[in-house]
Amino acid sequence: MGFLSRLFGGEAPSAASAAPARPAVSTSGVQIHPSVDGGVAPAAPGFAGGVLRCGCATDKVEVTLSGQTAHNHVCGCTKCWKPAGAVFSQVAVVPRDQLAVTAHAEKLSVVDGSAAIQRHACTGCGTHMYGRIENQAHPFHGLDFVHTELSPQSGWSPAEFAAFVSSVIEAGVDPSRMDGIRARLRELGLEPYDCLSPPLMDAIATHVAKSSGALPA
Ligand SMILES: N[C@@H](CCC(=O)N[C@@H](CS)C(=O)NCC(=O)O)C(=O)O
Ligand SMILES: [Zn+2]
Ligand SMILES: [Zn+2]
Repeated sequence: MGFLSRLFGGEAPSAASAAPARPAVSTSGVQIHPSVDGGVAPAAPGFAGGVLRCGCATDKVEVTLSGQTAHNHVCGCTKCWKPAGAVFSQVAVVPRDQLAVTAHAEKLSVVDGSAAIQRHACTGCGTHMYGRIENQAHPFHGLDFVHTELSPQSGWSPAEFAAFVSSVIEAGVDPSRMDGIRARLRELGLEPYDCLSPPLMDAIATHVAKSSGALPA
């Protein structure tokens, strides 16, 4: 099985779809992201994609995904787009051949051309519509990064963990709040990590080892 299919395929979406919604009750009032603050809803069985739309009042940029997303998670890094007031971003991946810009592509512009993930943002409202990796040697090349809360559809793959949690401090969160933030993430079933989750970190390291020859290709 190829690297991408190992990362993208498997049982995760269907296993997630069988899981019940996770608890909505916050014991602390800590806000993470609007898509998880009321509990994390499960995926809809057989869900096969939908549209993402930017926040402009008119001439909205529209991105169509022709499949379910995977590896959805909340991300605390300063690079990922967050809705107004959210401490975390929510970001999932989809194979790049399952993503198409279907309206107002002329409004898109890459936020930072030097970043590994080229984030295509709407120049009207600032919303990041998708992130694409152009470096073919990158472990996640072939996957695009998307924010499914931009979709009117429900049933997308749910957030599974929290990445780059300590990075929220870089955006101005007081370090004294971190215990409460990590406790709330755990309450939501979103295990907090300060980089990516162990399976994704292992997948990256395996890719690097196969590229260097430390492991057989
Ligand atoms: N501590 C840094 C972490 C940034 C970072 O490494 N973000 C991860 C998760 S999205 C990444 O893969 N970034 C690649 C990129 O932004 O191109 C920050 O918050 O800015
Ligand atoms: Zn817009
Ligand atoms: Zn991020």
